[in-house]
Amino acid sequence: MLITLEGLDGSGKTSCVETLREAVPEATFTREPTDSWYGEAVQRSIDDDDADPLAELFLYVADHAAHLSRTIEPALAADQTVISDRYSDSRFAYQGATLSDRFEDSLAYVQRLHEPWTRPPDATIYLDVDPATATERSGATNKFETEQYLETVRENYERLIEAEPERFVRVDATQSRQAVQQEVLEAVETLRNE
Ligand SMILES: Nc1ncnc2c1ncn2[C@@H]1O[C@H](COP(=O)(O)OP(=O)(O)OP(=O)(O)O)[C@@H](O)[C@H]1O
Ligand SMILES: Cc1cn([C@H]2C[C@H](O)[C@@H](COP(=O)(O)O)O2)c(=O)[nH]c1=O
Repeated sequence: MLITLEGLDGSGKTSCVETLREAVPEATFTREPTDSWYGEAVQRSIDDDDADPLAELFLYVADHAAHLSRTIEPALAADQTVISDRYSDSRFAYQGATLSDRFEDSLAYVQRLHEPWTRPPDATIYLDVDPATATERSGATNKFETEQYLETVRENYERLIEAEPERFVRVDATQSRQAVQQEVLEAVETLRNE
């Protein structure tokens, strides 16, 4: 089973992964961008305020392709539970926002780019937080972490949830750390027992 964690920067995904690692040590934990050289290329682009948004999308997509073949597919073939901190929905939401002036429906464009070869998540836990809280928590350290941009990213996440409500588990990430982590843990346990 492939479970992904999604949400705005600072929504608390990394903190939840730490709790999940302790509670479900047998799972395979992974993330996007990955720590491969493809992921390093992505990180260079994130750190470049002048990066071309379309070129940046393809770097993320290259990283996702390698992530699938090297980590996700082998772990799923071995019947492991895979938990990924960010995955394809991050691309749909974030690059759907950065490319909004390049395509009529940029979110749909990014989805179509993945469709023929990706492995969609079985379930996605969405840590729902408002952009103001997200930027405050994340410390606005990269170009994506501005309130205005995250507003569009959030709208894109909402569109994804509306299209596939059965895949998403929404968690109110403005709650205390402990409450958020408990809810995420319970959601993962429920999903694994289904
Ligand atoms: N529920 C919470 N209440 C208050 N602060 C929180 C909460 N969850 C996380 N934080 C704090 O917000 C900051 C960002 O959290 P974290 O790194 O877990 O988020 P993230 O979603 O992984 O962020 P990013 O996408 O930017 O990596 C950290 O300082 C963390 O301690
Ligand atoms: C996978 C992915 C990520 N991003 C953005 C979102 C964040 O601002 C950064 C790095 O992620 P982190 O979890 O905060 O370390 O990259 C993106 O725009 N598109 C993606 O596909």
